Amino acid sequence: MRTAHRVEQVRAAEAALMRRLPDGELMRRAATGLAAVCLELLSPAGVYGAPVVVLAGSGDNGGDALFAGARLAGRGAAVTAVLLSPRRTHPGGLAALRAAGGRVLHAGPDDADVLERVAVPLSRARLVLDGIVGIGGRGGLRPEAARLLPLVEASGATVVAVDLPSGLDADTGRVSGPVLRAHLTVTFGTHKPGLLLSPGAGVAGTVHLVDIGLGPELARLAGGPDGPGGGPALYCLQHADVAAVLPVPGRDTDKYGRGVVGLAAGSERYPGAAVLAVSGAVRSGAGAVRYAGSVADAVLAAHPEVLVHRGGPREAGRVQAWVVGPGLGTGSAGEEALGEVLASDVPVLVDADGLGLLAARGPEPLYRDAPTLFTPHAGEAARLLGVERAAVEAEPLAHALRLADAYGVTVLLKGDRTIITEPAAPGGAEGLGRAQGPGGDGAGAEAGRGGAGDARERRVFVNTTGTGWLATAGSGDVLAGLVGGLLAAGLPVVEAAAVGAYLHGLAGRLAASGAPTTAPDVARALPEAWRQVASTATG
Ligand SMILES: NC(=O)C1=CN([C@@H]2O[C@H](COP(=O)(O)OP(=O)(O)OC[C@H]3O[C@@H](n4cnc5c(N)ncnc54)[C@H](OP(=O)(O)O)[C@@H]3O)[C@@H](O)[C@H]2O)[C@@H](O)CC1
Ligand SMILES: [K+]
Repeated sequence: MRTAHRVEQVRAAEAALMRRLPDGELMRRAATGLAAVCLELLSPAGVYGAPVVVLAGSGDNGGDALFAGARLAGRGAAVTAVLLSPRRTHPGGLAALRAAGGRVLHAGPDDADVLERVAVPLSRARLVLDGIVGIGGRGGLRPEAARLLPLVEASGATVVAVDLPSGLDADTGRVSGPVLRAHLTVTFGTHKPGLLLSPGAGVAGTVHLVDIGLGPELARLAGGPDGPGGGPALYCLQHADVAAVLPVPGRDTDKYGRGVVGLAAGSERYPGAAVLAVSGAVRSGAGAVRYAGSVADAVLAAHPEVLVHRGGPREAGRVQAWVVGPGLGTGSAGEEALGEVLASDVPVLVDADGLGLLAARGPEPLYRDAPTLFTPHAGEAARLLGVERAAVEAEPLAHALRLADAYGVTVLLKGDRTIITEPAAPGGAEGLGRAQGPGGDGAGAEAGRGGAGDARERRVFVNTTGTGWLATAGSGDVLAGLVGGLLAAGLPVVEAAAVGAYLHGLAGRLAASGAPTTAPDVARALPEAWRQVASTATG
């Protein structure tokens, strides 16, 4: 399991660890890890003489970059440090760089002819280290740094962000002004949420985590009374986490024992949505799929194995979970089907037109005894909350949390980085990310500490398996069917959503394989995605 922590958690863990370590040890670890990654990048074409530019701001982020630059200079690279706050540059880092033979240019707000002076080293650079600002940053880049962006972009150099791309909000991934886009981000101690969430993930490039020993401190703080507390701000599943919870039938399990998922979907106008949702459900691990609605013939033609009912969901027969909404229409028939499904006593996934119908009523808690899951894209989430779509896209995490609380539901907010969150004060105490041992980043232990009502205690997952090719018509219907089937197979709601998003993203990658794909192809790739994930459990 990959985990991410907020800045205040990182700061508290750093302070606790620093009390036990010699001065400068943490920065030494960070700079060593950073330099190692840079050396690996430079090695193929040779380190000796390689032109490198270090952009250094006023804080420890600049210190990390300068110490790493000193190591590169020590290996023969031609390093130029560009100081954006010359009077407040990290003294130790600057001294180390000078001692190693690095060159220094001043580029503060008061320095004249800055662009002329930095243009040549930047145009020649093979590598640029962005140490302008790290977790101490607020807002987009300031003008003295922002004016360098066009030069960096034009240089064609590989940009390595130190801890995080400068100008990116570490906690939210929000980009509220100029930001230095990185090819690779070398982050320290733990992932920062902003590196995993949209839109931040889009400017961070590949993220490389350097272990500086923060993990045990983060775990201790999560369980202790001092410091900001709380478990990881974000969980990010990996193959092994998913393999551990995939529903696998026992020898004696019959189809009903594996769970029956019901789908209330499709209409004369949108029969395809029902067929696509069914195509996800039949590959979900549930034992059987029931369809209730007006396009049963289209469903049967595509999937003869489905149990169909040509009426409302109430009379369709027993299911262990319902999916309602894809292609349902927002007329009275859709309204009726939604009402019947929500009145049931089983988990319900509401998607597409189901969400449209609820948005028309406005935010109000659903008060169901069984779990409810919403699976909106940004536009649907915006309508449910009565905000602009752009606001959701700028800060998807904040809006997913608001949505979960406003309706009292679990939310899967679709996007380039899909977010899954429980409402505040979650119920069950066990599951993915709960009571996690010191494996992975070592930061997840005791993550499931109680904390009713404390928004920080809920689990939030971000899915990183997706691909831009998944933004294709009907792909969301496949996801709804898949997650519904996982619910019917008995996965707790947040696990079903997170595992479904993971498999769906992977299937999207397999189906696309670098080219456009279609929703039916994504559905057909689900078994292969499942096999790939499951094989990590069996060796
Ligand atoms: N925590 C850890 O475990 C470890 C942390 N380490 C490293 O320390 C880094 C954090 O260092 P930090 O605290 O010195 O802050 P940092 O990000 O360098 O910012 C400095 C100053 O920049 C300014 N500034 C603000 N916004 C700005 C903007 N938009 N554009 C331009 N400038 C802006 C603002 O100064 P101001 O001018 O407002 O006084 C702010 O105070 C961390 O990211 C990691 O790299 C590792 O060495 C080891 C372990
Ligand atoms: K940075």
